[in-house]
Amino acid sequence: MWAGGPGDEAGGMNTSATYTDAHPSQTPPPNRAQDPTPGQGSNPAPRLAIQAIGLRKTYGKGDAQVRPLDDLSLDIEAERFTAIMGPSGSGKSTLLNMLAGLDTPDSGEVFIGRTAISRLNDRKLTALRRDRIGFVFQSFNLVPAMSAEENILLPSQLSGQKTDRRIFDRMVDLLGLRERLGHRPHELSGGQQQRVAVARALVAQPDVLVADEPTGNLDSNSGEEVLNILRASVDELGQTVVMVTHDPRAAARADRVVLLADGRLAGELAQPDPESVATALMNVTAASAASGAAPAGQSAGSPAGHGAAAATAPTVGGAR
Ligand SMILES: Nc1ncnc2c1ncn2[C@@H]1O[C@H](COP(=O)(O)OP(=O)(O)OP(=O)(O)O)[C@@H](O)[C@H]1O
Repeated sequence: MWAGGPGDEAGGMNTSATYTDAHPSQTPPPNRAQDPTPGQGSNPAPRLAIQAIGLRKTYGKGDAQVRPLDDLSLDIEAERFTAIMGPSGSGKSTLLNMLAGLDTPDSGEVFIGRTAISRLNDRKLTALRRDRIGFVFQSFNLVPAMSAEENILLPSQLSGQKTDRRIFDRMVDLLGLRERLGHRPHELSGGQQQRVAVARALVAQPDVLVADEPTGNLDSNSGEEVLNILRASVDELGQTVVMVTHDPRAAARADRVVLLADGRLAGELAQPDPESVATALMNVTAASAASGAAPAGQSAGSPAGHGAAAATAPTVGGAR
């Protein structure tokens, strides 16, 4: 478990706007950890790392208009591994970017912990991303001229913060990078490069690690290694992970799979396994196609299909 714990608002940034500053039309996130459901005192509801409320996003105009997010609300529980799946163009990356403060919705709100990100100016939003979100991308995004160790330490050096050497050592060992620290990216396999990228994200002890197709450029063994590490970061470190993936086997490593279709929630699976995820994805994709929504560019003016996708939403609770 990280010192202070993920999403620890008590020790959080002094740059944060809190929900008390939020737009009055937005519902403030419940502090579930401190507000257990009556009668369930010994088993409180999970703490939320991120809460997205009524997100809408539109790109383009007229016939070229697409709406990748259409009144989408989603809770991301702390210290859990959440996978986001859906047909191509369903809004997965757009949603992940919103959850991580990389992009802003046209309307709606994202709370990271209790910080309403729409209330942050650019400087504070940059600080929030730097201090509280870890990023892992399909393309690794390592600096070619730097060693693995230098890449891992780069974000803290850029922000002028000192890296806790014990955490660095723990990450290096957890990710099996001890023998590779002096290697530059081109001297590492794809899997090793992605492990360096994961180490770089985890060393900063983010509240949330967001990963967009982290195994998309890897062979199945290397992908498995990276998924093992993401899983271990949740189970052993109490990390919160949100991952977008196309791969049902990757999604099945999560605690929960959320399915999107046409910019809306189309269902979710708890305790997923590869078969249940693949079936759910197939159903959602078929329902979306049957609704007439073009997967990679639905006209924002056409509401057709949302009901159909939702009506065929897979049920919660697959067997693992
Ligand atoms: N910056 C942008 N400008 C215009 N359209 C965009 C932009 N970003 C995303 N879109 C469109 O929004 C829709 C959703 O895109 P998004 O990348 O979120 O989908 P996705 O589910 O991640 O897709 P994929 O699985 O193919 O990566 C698509 O139709 C896409 O073309």
